[in-house]
Amino acid sequence: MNILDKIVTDKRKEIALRKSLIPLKQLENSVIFEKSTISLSERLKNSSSGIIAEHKRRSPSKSTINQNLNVQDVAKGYEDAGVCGMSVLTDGKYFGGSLDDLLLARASCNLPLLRKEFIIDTYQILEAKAYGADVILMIAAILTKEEIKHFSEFAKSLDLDVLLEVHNLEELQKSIMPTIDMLGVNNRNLKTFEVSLETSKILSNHIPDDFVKVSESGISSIEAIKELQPYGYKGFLIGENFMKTDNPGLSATEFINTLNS
Ligand SMILES: O=P(O)(O)OC[C@@H](O)[C@@H](O)c1c[nH]c2ccccc12
Repeated sequence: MNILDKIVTDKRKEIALRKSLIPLKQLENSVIFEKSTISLSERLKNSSSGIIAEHKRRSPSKSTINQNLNVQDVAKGYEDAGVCGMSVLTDGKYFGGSLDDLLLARASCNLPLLRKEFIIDTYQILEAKAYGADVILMIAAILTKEEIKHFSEFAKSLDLDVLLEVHNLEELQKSIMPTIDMLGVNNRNLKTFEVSLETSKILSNHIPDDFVKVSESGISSIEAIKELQPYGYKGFLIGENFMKTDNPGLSATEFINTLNS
């Protein structure tokens, strides 16, 4: 079993447990559920830098990145830096995140928030909304075309933006549908952890122009962004490069200032 299969197997058990503890109605009745959402895709269209900065304590590929930060400070720091949006990992077992991280980020900033999760059930989309997310991630590698359609329609009915992540042409081809707002190309292969910016370059001309293109993972320099912009990318998802420092907000500020100068 590859790591992605393991994560999904664990996720199914986790969702069953969560459903038994917190009924759907309780999610729908949460205070935040009624809050209007902020569109990340609209922000990216109008931004020159396009940075989406991530909160990630650890990952299966890197183990510990940073366990000493609090998510509120990180969220405020990213907002001050002028990022377009923040991604919050909510998987506990493999990434050390939680839905509480999402809630705390929501309480600390007004950025569009992406729930970074392995979504395989509509219940998780309701959770995203109830804990303050504006955007959900969907990973094509773990979903059928029918699921992508059903989940993205459901997300749109809740006014959430959808970022659909692909890693190859086959995944991309089953994901082109009008309920997807942003197409993300993950430069990291989630099965082998290999990282290459070439993945974004190769797939870019297969993505129709009406989707906002986002390049994800392994971006650690201004040069990487300048290299990807000519391929039509408007969004750049950066985690480790900021999170490995003592002050991710400050790192993001310096990064964006250099990018814009
Ligand atoms: O830390 P990086 O290499 O900058 O990557 C960030 C983000 O792209 C990565 O965390 C990610 C992209 N897609 C995912 C899906 C699940 C978990 C994590 C991810």
